[in-house]
This record gives sequence, structure tokens and C-alpha cells, in this order.
Amino acid sequence: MTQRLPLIIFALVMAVIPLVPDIPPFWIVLLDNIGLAALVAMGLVLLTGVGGLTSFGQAAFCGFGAYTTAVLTTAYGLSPWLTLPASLLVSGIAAVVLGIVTVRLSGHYLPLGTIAWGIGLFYLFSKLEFLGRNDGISGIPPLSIGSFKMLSPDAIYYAIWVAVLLSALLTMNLLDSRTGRAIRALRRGHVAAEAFGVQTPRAKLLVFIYAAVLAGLSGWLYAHFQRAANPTPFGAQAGIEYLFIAVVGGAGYVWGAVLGAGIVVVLKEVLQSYLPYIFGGQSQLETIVFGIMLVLLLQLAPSGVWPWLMSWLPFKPARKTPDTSLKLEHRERAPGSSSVLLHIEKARKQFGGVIAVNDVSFDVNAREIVALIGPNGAGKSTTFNLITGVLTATSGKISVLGKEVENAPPQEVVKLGVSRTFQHVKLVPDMTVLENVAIGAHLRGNSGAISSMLRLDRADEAKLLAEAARQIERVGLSDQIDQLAGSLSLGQQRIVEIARALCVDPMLLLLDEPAAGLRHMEKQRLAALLRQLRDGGMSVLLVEHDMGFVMDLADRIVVLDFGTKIAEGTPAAIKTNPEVIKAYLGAAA
Ligand SMILES: Nc1ncnc2c1ncn2[C@@H]1O[C@H](COP(=O)(O)OP(=O)(O)OP(=O)(O)O)[C@@H](O)[C@H]1O
Repeated sequence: MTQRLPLIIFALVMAVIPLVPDIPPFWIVLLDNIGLAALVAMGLVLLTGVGGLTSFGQAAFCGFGAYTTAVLTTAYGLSPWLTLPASLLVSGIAAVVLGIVTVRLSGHYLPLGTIAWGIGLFYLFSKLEFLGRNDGISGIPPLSIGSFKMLSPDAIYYAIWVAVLLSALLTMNLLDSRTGRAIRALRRGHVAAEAFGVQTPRAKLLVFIYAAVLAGLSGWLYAHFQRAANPTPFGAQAGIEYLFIAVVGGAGYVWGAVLGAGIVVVLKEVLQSYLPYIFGGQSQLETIVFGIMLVLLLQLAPSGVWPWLMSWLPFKPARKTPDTSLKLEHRERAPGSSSVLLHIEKARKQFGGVIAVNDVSFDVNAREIVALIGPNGAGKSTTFNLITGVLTATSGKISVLGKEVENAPPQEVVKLGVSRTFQHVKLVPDMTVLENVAIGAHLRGNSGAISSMLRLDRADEAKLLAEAARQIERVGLSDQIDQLAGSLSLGQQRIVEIARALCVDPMLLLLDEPAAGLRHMEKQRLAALLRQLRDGGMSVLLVEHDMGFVMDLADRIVVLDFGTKIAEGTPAAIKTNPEVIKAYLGAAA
């Protein structure tokens, strides 16, 4: 209830605004335009701010929504309420088609791709005969309920703002869920998300479709508000403006979309109305002043105005503490240490002329801690990437519990109970420790996007958060549970990664330099935790440069040098192995 309170207050304020006596009708028109822009920007919050997929082409999806209802109501006489699902469907289908191509792009190619199809669709709208070419379609009927026709701006005002508030609620619900965390994890790159079972192409396509459907809804409302549709509002310039709105408001924040729309629409209107008086009717000046003002605003609040305003709040919204009595099911553990859990046979990885892993073979048994050591560039991280499916082996065999995984994607390997941490920490810095760790339990939940939006996922979600809280407690970071991951020290972030990996309920835990950045006491606590995990039935394979830590902890050590295994044995044997001393310990001495 407390989390929904701002939404309820906002809804009440918006509901009474048109009832204020003598309110200028033009204000209502402005609020209608703000609502329409906010819907598109809200999709961009999810797509760009949260998912990290920059799109300049959202205006085209408004066009799909607007033209669908324009054609169906004017040419076929359908009721606008019947064309609403059609408009959303057409926008969604267009997003599937464009998204399948676009979400594969990365870096600069992604925004460039969206600009390309944004411009292409604008010209398509203006060339097609049945869409009225450049003139568009007029005579679109107003929305109506019974005999009440929403002809005036204050009549359609409620339809627009109900759509905005419902969309805000559904979007916030989605973000605060298992699917939402998967989407938020996309921004940190696909490797970390996939290591915990997130189907990243599917998650990207989901946000792409969601954003397009919100834009289609805005287009549908726009068509019945203006009672006409032509290509101009759906062109590339409008697409850029929508992205501007999301960035100005705060691209990662649902309410940032509403605030950004308010700022941009009002600023444009004020400048267009008053600048001609000041500068004697010089055309285009308002565009320049508008640009300068937005740049200044972003200097003041680089992450957007909404988070900047929130940072001034004297209190922070409290989060519910997870109920740790709720339990998820656990995997069965191997009863003894005789069974082979991980079997690597002549694994090889070549990058062009570089042989990073050269026919390496070794096993990790159940209930065993194995360390993989070697000088820099020896091939340790590449071996981890081969085991976890991030890289495919050039040749050789890798199997987990007898199942071959050398060509399996990370999402399949993690299902077998193999989880990992990364040499370069891959947490989402603006998510809390709890939220980051809960990503590790992704495969142990099953609520999808729709059930999350409708809040039917609460029982599932409570168990996932409880598991995350338990693992955070296990690694000793309970005091930091609600802190943003990015605010922790690097050593603590590594421990958060271990808690996230533990949330998988793994059989085999792969830790890439877990002790780097830890103080002496913290290393001792980590070693005690890893021993406790081993004794509880887990196996650990770790890459570590701290020889004292490795020699004390490992049951067995595998040594790589230039991609080749040069030794394997107990810590005592490795310490005295002349090859190792020459290649590794000798080099370090
Ligand atoms: N994607 C890649 N493309 C080309 N070469 C690569 C790639 N990844 C690793 N290598 C090369 O493979 C070799 C092994 O690298 P790897 O990162 O596995 O070593 P490492 O033992 O983990 O080293 P460190 O201890 O410094 O992390 C290095 O020569 C490295 O430059």
C-alpha cells in the first residue's frame, strides 16, 4: 500500500484538475499531450533506461496504432473500442518483425538501426494510398461511452490519463518482479544474465514489444483525440523527441517518463508562445532555446530530473524485508565424494593463432574444492568460459554429471547446477544487493511478464527474495542487503556475486578470483564459507592468484601455463613440483 500511495495521490490530483472552476481549456489540451507523450516515453524507460536498448524509432509504433484505428473506423466503420486491441496487436506484430532484426544489433548499430526503420516507416506511411499518403486520414470518430462522445479535450482527458496510470502501474509491477530483474540485468551485458538462465534475446524482444504496444496505445488515443492521422507526428523527429523526454525525466524511472513529458511539452509550448514576442517573430528560435535549456537541465541532473528530485526527499521508500521462512526446493546432493561432477577431456580453445586452452583434461569430484592456477594469460578464465557455455570449445569434451556441455549455451549449463562469478564483477550497480542476488534464483521461479504485471506472482516472488536474503546472510552481507550494489567495495561486490551464484543452488560453483580485493579476515571468512559449502555437498572450482589462500583451501590443484596443463595434485605436491616452481611460483618469486 505504501508503495502505491504516490500513485493513488497522483491519480486523485489528476482526476480533480478538469473540475477546477475556470481552468483554461488550453491547460487540459497540454495535459492531454503530456499524457500521450508519457505513454511512449514509459515504453522507452523500459526499453532504453532499464533494458539498455536505445531506440529513436518509437514514434513509428504510434503511427501503427493511429493508422490501424484510422483505417478500421473510417473505412470499415468499426467501433473505436474494437480497434483498440487491433491497434495494440498491429504495433506488437510490427515490433516482433522489427525487433527480431533490431535486438541482434549492438553498440552504435542498434540506435542507427532504429533511426533507419523510423525514417523508412515514416515514408511508408506517407506513400501508401490506403493511408491517405501525406494528407493522412481524417474523419476518425471520437471515443464514446453510450451516447457520451469524447469530443472535447477535457472529455478524452480521462481516457488518456487512465491509460497512463494503468500503464505506469503495470510497468512498475513488471519491473518489480523476476522478469523485471531479468530485463534490468540486460544492461550489464548478456553474459551475466545468461549465466543465470535469462533468455536474453527473448527478454530484449519482450521489452521491445512492450514499448511498442505502449506507443501503439498512445497512437490509438492520439487518433481519436485529433480525429485525424497523418505521417508528420510519427516521423524520425518525433522519435528523437520521445527519447529526449525519457532522458530528461530519468530514463530508468517510470515517473521520469511522466515528468519528462511534462517538462518537454510545457517548455516547448511556453517557448513557442512567448519567444516570438521577445525576438519579434524570428522563426526557429524556440528550437534553439529549447535545445539549450534541455542541455542545461541535463547538466544539472545528468541522470534525469526525476531521480534528481527524489535525491532531495528526506526519506527513502522502505522495502519489505523478505520472509526467510519461505523455502524453495533444493537439488539432491551427491552422498559421497567418489562421483565425478565435472569431466574435462582434451578441451581446446583457439582464438585465431592463439591456443588459449590446449587439450586440457581434469575432473572435479563431488564435495571437492579444486583450484585452477597459473600465470596471467594461462587460460584459466577461458576454461571457465568453456565450462559455462560462454565460449564453445574448438575440440574436446566437457561434461557435467555425465551430460556433455561443450556446445550448450550458458542458460542450459546453469540448469545442470553450474553457477559462477566473474573475474570482472558483473553486478547491476543501480540495483540493490537483494535484487542482484535474486537474479541468481531466476530459474527457480516461473512467473512470467503477464502474471508479474497483474501481481499474480507474489507467492513465487516472495520465495525468490527469501532465498536471496538467505544467501546474503550466508555470505555475511545482511547489513548491506538494501544498498545499491554499485555503492559497495569491490571486495564486497565479489561476495555479492558469490551469493548470487549460490542462489542457483549449484552442484558446482565456479569462482573467478573470489579473494581479490578482500582483507585478511574477509579471506578467512570466505575460506570457511567455501569449506562449509563443500561439506554440505557442493563442489568448488576456483581461479585464484593468492597462493596462501589456495594452498590452505584447495583439496586439489590444477596448474595451467600457456594454455597447457603442467601439473595436478594436492597443494603439498604442487608446492614442490619443479615444473610449477619454474613456470608459476618461480615467476612470481
Ligand atoms: N576472446 C578472446 N580473443 C582472443 N584471445 C583471447 C580471448 N580471450 C582470451 N584470449 C587469450 O587467451 C589467453 C588466455 O586468456 P585467459 O583470460 O583465459 O587467461 P587467464 O589465465 O584467465 O589470465 P588472467 O589470470 O590474467 O586472467 C590469453 O593469451 C588471452 O589474450
